[in-house]
Amino acid sequence: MELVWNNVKAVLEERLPGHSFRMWIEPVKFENRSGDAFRLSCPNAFSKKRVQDHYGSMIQDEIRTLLGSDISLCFDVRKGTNGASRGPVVKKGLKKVETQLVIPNVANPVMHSGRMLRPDFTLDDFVVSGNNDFAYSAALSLASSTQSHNSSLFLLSDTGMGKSHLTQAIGHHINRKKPGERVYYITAEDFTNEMIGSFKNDTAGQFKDKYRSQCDVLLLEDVHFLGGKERTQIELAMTLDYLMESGKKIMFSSCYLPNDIPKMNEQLASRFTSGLISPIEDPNFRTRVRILKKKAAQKGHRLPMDVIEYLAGELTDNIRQLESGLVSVSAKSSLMGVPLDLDLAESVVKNIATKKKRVTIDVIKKLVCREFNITPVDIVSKSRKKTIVKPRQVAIYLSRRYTDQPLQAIGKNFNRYHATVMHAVGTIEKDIRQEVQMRNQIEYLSRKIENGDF
Ligand SMILES: Nc1ncnc2c1ncn2[C@@H]1O[C@H](COP(=O)(O)OP(=O)(O)OP(=O)(O)O)[C@@H](O)[C@H]1O
Repeated sequence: MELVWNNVKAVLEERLPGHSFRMWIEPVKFENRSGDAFRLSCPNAFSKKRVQDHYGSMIQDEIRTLLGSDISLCFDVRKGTNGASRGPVVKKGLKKVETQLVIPNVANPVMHSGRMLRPDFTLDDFVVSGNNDFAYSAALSLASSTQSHNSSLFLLSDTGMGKSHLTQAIGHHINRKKPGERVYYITAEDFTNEMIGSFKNDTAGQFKDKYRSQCDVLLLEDVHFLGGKERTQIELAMTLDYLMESGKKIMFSSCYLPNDIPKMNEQLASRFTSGLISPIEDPNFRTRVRILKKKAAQKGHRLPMDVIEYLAGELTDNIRQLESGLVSVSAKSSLMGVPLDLDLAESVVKNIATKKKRVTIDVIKKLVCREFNITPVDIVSKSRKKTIVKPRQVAIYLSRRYTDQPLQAIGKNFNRYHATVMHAVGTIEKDIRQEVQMRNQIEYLSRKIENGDF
């Protein structure tokens, strides 16, 4: 049954925005199945509620599809995890300023300041090819550099292309080669939460000191998150000045070039670009084949070459999608006791490709307009009429749930600030919990999106 859960996770990873998956679904573990009860556990009560309310029906549907029978889904709070998971830390981070963040489902993680480095995100496990060899060399050269200036690197790529893998691999590499160096691995969201928390708790001095004087290598991910966060931008710019002036090493990652991040102040953007900027491009077919072979070998999956080549030919969106295909074919083959062949791979690919490819904010807008009988002009207008506001909030909520777009991009699409997007998402989440009608409407629309029926 654990395989079922792994397979469901692979599907959700494909379907949910990366940050939502990592924050909420990744820490969930399979516990047991007894009768029709399928039991999962979350690291604490907060994440249990969130996963149950927000993703429960999606998880249930996937398990039902895989098993071909109805189940009743139960969530528990895992014993002994003590709430130290990523999910709730983001919300409760205001109080937990100096705590270590833990990725709960990773075996033998290495302790660091900030987040844990995933043990499988190493240089050995990173396939170097034409699409990323410049980024790889630049990262390695930064890691080994003894230069006292210009020691920063900005990794740029679409989602799922290996930024986190390469960044964390550099963290491992430095830890192994230079154990004395203090490596901080965090996301821009962590930095923001920690800063806000420190101001609230009167520990701003400690916070500043920690990043300015106690860090030798700063690995800062997802810097596009900082768009619109003026106070954090100013603080980070000052921190970077301290680090750069004292020749510390800094790696940034983002899906956007600094100057393309909405509401990013010029001072910070110029610090991001003061060193090397290195894109990671789409991998070509041969590289996708190499990655699949490597991942299959690591996970102990035996895939025939024609299946590998078929997956590599079809799953071209990003490497995360490729991995999802690999996990799905292996899980389906062993669960259903069928050979791991091209027929099986075709059924898996059909599922992944239709679910992912065509869902864009535009598609969601059109679907919502049609279902609520409003016009595409209404949905982006300034109108405060309830008959317009609700569908707009629904469309924003669905865009957040089904696309990888950041808040700013969603806001732009609806002529709104990202704070309005957050408000809309929160409102609909609350409505789903409290109103049967809204729950049904969202389920209906979600099903349409998931089935490509729009
Ligand atoms: N060159 C590579 N070799 C092996 N695995 C890779 C490579 N590039 C990416 N992957 C794998 O693809 C998956 C997604 O990579 P990663 O999380 O690093 O993407 P990302 O660019 O940081 O995405 P996001 O912007 O959504 O955070 C990971 O499991 C990673 O191991």
